[in-house]
Amino acid sequence: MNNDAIHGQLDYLQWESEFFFQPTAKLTLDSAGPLLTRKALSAYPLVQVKVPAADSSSLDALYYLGFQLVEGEIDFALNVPDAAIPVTSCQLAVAQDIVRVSQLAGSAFQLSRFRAPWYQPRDAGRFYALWAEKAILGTFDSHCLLLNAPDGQLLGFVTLRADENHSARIGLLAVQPQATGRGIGKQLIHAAWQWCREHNIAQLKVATQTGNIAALNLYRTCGGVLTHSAYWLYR
Ligand SMILES: CC(=O)SCCNC(=O)CCNC(=O)[C@H](O)C(C)(C)COP(=O)(O)OP(=O)(O)OC[C@H]1O[C@@H](n2cnc3c(N)ncnc32)[C@H](O)[C@@H]1OP(=O)(O)O
Ligand SMILES: Cc1cn([C@H]2C[C@H](O)[C@@H](COP(=O)(O)OP(=O)(O)O[C@H]3O[C@H](C)[C@H](N)[C@H](O)[C@H]3O)O2)c(=O)[nH]c1=O
Repeated sequence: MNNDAIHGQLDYLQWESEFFFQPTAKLTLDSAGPLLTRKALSAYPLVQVKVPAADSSSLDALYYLGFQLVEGEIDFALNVPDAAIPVTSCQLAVAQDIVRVSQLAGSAFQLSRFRAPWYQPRDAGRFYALWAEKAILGTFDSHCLLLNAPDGQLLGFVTLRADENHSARIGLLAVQPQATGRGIGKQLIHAAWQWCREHNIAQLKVATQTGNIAALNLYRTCGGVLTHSAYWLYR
């Protein structure tokens, strides 16, 4: 094997480049695409690539080109049950909820590919806070469901968007640190299922980091089946 024979497309990521103040490109592996050169890579301070975990020859070649492992990602598919879904008191988040939902989103996701040293220490929090805000406004993810305690305190939230083929994807899901281990995560999944049912959606997809044991167990406990595993590498 030629050690640096990687083929694929390099695309400038405009939104990320502007949000993180760092010109960034994404490499999409494609054996029929152009040969990737070090010169082409050098045009961008940061290049991201997501590689199927089983594609060890690409992983080797990318390491040879100077890429480094940043994060692993596991994708699940959860069928929306045909049987009755446990009732929750989750509700649709509205504009007045933005501050507290964004606060939780800005601190909950400790594992992220938007981490130092590739990004500034506060970037991941800034990113997930905006993601949650946009979900409430319906501008990135279309809906945000939240669960409040009887005293009105926020316990957790989940964001959702419809995908193709009668499926939907969870964007973000988080529980207040002091409320974890009490079934709130499961209730948020039940609320997401109910949302799917109301939108005629049969399957819910969700991704998390390979190191996120609590989330991996939550999705497995809710019947999730592993569908993809991949690594994020950056250069
Ligand atoms: C799409 C995404 O956003 S992926 C990222 C997920 N979110 C985050 O990582 C944010 C920070 N973490 C959290 O908010 C929470 O820890 C969550 C959402 C992962 C779990 O929420 P919780 O309310 O604690 O989950 P819940 O109490 O409903 O537990 C459900 C199952 O999750 C698993 N689980 C929950 N916490 C843990 C843990 N600390 N270690 C191992 N497994 C765990 C268990 O299998 C549990 O089932 P069981 O009680 O029958 O054993
Ligand atoms: C808010 C926002 C985002 N985008 C773009 C920026 C990125 O290219 C994508 C999001 O990328 P993704 O790979 O999904 O990001 P993460 O790795 O952080 O997400 C995973 O982990 C999360 C914790 C969560 N579980 C998520 O579901 C996973 O995918 O979107 C944009 O273009 N415009 C925006 O407003």
